[in-house]
Amino acid sequence: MSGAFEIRGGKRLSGEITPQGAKNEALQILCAVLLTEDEVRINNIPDIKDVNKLIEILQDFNVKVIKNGKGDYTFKADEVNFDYIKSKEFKKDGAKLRGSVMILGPMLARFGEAYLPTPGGDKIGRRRLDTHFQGFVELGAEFSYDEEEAFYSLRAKELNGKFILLEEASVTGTANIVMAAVLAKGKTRIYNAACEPYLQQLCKMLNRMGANISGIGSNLLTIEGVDKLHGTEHTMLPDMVEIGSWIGLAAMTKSEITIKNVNWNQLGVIPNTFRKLGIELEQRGDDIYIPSQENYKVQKFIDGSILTVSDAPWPGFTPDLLSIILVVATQAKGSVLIHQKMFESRLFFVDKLIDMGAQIILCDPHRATVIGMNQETPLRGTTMISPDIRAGNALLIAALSAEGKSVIQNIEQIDRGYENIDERLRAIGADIRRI
Ligand SMILES: CC(=O)N[C@H]1[C@@H](OP(=O)(O)OP(=O)(O)OC[C@H]2O[C@@H](n3ccc(=O)[nH]c3=O)[C@H](O)[C@@H]2O)O[C@H](CO)[C@@H](O)[C@@H]1O
Ligand SMILES: C=C(OP(=O)(O)O)C(=O)O
Repeated sequence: MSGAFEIRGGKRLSGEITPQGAKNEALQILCAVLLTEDEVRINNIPDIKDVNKLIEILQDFNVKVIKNGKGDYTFKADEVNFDYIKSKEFKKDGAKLRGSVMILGPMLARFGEAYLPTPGGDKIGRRRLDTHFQGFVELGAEFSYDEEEAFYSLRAKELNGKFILLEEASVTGTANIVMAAVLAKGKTRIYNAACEPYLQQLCKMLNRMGANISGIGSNLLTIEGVDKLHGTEHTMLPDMVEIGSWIGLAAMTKSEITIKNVNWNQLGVIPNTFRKLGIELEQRGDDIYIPSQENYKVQKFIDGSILTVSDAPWPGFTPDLLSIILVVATQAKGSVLIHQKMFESRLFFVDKLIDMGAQIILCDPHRATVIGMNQETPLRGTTMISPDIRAGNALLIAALSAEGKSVIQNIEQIDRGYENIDERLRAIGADIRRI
């Protein structure tokens, strides 16, 4: 696959678009197949780089993988090659994506040992793993870190349930600790647990495999350990970050778009956050219909002060959609303060939007004020480099709305999380090609 997109912007798009299966759910669910020697069949797996890399890693662990059809796979981890976890290859491959971190919990629970190179993922600021290891240590594991090799090790003769108060509601951290605790002895309670839909999906799947987890959807999970888990089937939710991105795309390009099968009940505050920017959207059955809008006007707070959109752990607004909100705000009527609280390097891509003519003041690494142009002056096409997965998609949306030609380089970052994005955008009328 080549490394850039060429886009001719300024066209209205129209039609239907179906979101892919959720990337971040897939990364959790795929790691969970390591918890049983039985078959686990998973549907709606997105065909994206990060997920395919994790499937390859599972194969390297000698997990049997059968592709039944598009997005439909069966996994069987009955003869796991545990030695691979200490190999040079795993040190290299495990470091390529963030999701590999969730191999730790299942391995520790099933084999009493686990190792991990510092995982990859977006370079969006510091991404510490302390919460993960705090949880494992509280369950009885010994932890060490080889600074020179940036390699984490865990060992446990047995894991014992406990009350664990997490210092932060880490998404992958909670998933990891849950996957260790399901096979621990006795009762574990995890307080300040992350509770986003993908984690709920993981817990529900584990329960279908024979685990005993209650409190799903809340920030207090109670897990009664069991001796063994068995096989199951699971279907991934649609990707909420993609859904939010298509809402933003429709608004920026004044397009009439229907987003199909969005699982509305799991979208939390996402639809209303876009509505606060003045974007009209309608729930139609389980679809979202966005009419073509000539402009959209940002709401103010009740006291008349400027709207702030900030991220927070679920059920707050996901940090993964703030780049999209920011780009959409550039063409709104009114001003918005974007406050990215979790990550410190996720807003730097605004310099590219400023090059395109957007009115943005980067106040500090966490905050940017956007003064919307009310669709009166379009952005100008330019050449840019995608710095991270979500900023990459935000720039793509900017380019689709902009006048003239844009080139986005380093699109591996976009392919990491969005399936066949160019083809799907062409299907609704976008002028985009891979070069
Ligand atoms: C593979 C995967 O699923 N990646 C997602 C996962 O990453 P990941 O699980 O790595 O992110 P965490 O939830 O651990 O935390 C993200 C960042 O927010 C900070 N933090 C977290 C919780 C909190 O209450 N306060 C706080 O400041 C952390 O220190 C960290 O810097 O969740 C992130 C937060 O939704 C998303 O951006 C990532 O797309
Ligand atoms: C930050 C993200 O991904 P990762 O955690 O895989 O780097 C993301 O999905 O927005």
